[in-house]
Amino acid sequence: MHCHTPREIADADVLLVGNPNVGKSVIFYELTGKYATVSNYPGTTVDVEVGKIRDLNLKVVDTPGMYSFFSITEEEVVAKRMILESKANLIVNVVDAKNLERSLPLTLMLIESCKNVILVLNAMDEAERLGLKIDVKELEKRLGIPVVPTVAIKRKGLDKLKEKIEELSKIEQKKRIFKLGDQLEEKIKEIESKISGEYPVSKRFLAILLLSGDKVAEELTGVRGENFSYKIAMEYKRIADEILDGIVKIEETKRIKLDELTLNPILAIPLTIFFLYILYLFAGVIGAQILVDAIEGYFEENVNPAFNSFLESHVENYWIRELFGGEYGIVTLGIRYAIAIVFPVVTMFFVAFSLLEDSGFLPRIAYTLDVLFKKIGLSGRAVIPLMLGFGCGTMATIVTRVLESKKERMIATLLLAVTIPCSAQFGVILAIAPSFFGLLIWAATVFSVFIAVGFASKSFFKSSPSFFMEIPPLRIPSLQNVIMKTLTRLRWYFFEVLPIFVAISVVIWVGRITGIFDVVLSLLAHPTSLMGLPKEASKVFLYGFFRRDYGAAGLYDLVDNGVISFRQTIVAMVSLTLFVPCIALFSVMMKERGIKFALSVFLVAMTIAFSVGMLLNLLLQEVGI
Ligand SMILES: Nc1nc2c(ncn2[C@@H]2O[C@H](COP(=O)(O)OP(=O)(O)OP(=O)(O)O)[C@@H](O)[C@H]2O)c(=O)[nH]1
Ligand SMILES: [Mg+2]
Repeated sequence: MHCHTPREIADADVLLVGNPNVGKSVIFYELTGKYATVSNYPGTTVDVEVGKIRDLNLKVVDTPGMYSFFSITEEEVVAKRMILESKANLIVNVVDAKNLERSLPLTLMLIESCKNVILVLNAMDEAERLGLKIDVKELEKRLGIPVVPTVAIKRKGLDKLKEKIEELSKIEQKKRIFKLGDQLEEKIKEIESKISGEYPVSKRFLAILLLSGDKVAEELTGVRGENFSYKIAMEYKRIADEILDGIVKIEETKRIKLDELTLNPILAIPLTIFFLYILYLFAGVIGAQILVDAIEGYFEENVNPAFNSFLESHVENYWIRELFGGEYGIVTLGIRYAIAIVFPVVTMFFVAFSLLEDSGFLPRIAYTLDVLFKKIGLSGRAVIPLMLGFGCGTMATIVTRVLESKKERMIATLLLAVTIPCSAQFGVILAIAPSFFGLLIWAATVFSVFIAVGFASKSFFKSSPSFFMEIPPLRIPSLQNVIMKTLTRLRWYFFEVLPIFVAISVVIWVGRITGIFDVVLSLLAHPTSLMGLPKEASKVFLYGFFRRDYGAAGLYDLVDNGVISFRQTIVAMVSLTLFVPCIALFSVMMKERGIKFALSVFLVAMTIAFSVGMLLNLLLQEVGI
């Protein structure tokens, strides 16, 4: 993360650069055929992705979105480093045609960098729908660079873009600078004279960055910076406004009513319940009741008995038989959990989740919840990593890089690890929920814990965030993207999950041979019984140590066999959700936040899981559930 740009990427020819959520990754995919995750919210790409442009022998890099060179968040720094360190001589600056005014200052700075620049006006379909008319010819003339209007998702304008890329990869564009006002210009000259050596960008550009106090430029040139970033930003804004004068005409504003409606705070709660219901339909009903029943049934009735009797007749040693078969074997437990329970549920969950992600509804809900978010020490921006946690907490923890302060990153990481169930776990929970009502009890409890942990950590970390998040437009999800994203996630999931599930079976096997398994189980039996759960449930928590979904799958087994009641199911769902983060999440936490933090989270999670489980059990008993 903090190291220099890797070689393969430093060798690139073309950089895709622009504000978040403008369609860079869609364009990257259309140019290269290599899928980079596309979602309808800012901050989807947090690291760089490289690919070859089809038919042209050029390497192109998809970068995380950046608003400006005066960067605040880590992923913006990643993009900036790319521009300053890569030898790539061509920048494809993608902007949202609806927001030209806001993004043009960045375009000007890119032109100033002395690399060749192409300006792509993407999402022209939406701009037209809003009645915006952009004078492309005149804009080209004023900027002195090619301007290509596109509708990336419909492949419109991309051939033209490819033509321009080919053209500009061969010739040097005429360079131009934008004068910044006398006082700044003098300073620029002064600093420029201190810079020695060769760089992939112009010295004038480096001097401007140094003047704005840029750390990356300081590191690169060894020259100390100053702090004029505000002045510089205002100058570029002034120049951008001059250039845009008369370029964008608004025909008549046709607003989409729904857009505004969804920003109404009163609607946030029913909308959230509605989305929960959609997830439940997909993962709980289609995934669990239909697919799991079929596949699991097949395993229970055919695969497992056949496999076990095969072992009986071919393998003499009891423990070897137990390694592969029996109640806990690699095939009968590990692979069955992965393929028959987790896989179908997760697939349906990913489909539903992608639909929600691409619609643009989720960040709107977050926006309406901003007041609440502030109370727990986070800005509205945090909703993205938190939301991604419903996919995978490990990925989401990495995405907390989009948050501005370290404090916010810690709070978000803690909330992710403790209160947000990951897709597999959530999927199985949706699957075993005894009813939608039961699911609502679960959701309300987990949400209350979320708020409580949030409040506590706000005062603990003393975080006071400033709100800054863009609301993406509402969009109809594209079927192709939903399929691509689901497949990409599934592939990643499958490769990750299957080996781990096999490994866990082996660990359990070793635990049983050595007797450690029984010791840990008897340790867990105590808190388990305090929560009113049968002793079989302690196994679920033991599995949960390794992977949350493994634990969840174990819970599914209990419910399926009718071992636990309605109340017990809900208590187990809640405490398993809050239970310690899985091994993968733990190691990422350690990497991103340090071992002390990771260990504390582990302890906090376990304490919360058991105490909330006990309380909930008492409460439900009290109201007669
Ligand atoms: N209507 C419309 N939507 C588009 C167009 N191009 C991209 N989108 C949508 O815009 C959203 C963002 O696309 P991405 O490619 O993920 O954006 P990005 O610039 O890579 O975003 P970050 O990685 O967050 O910086 C997705 O929902 C796309 O489907 C377009 O031309 N028209
Ligand atoms: Mg992207």
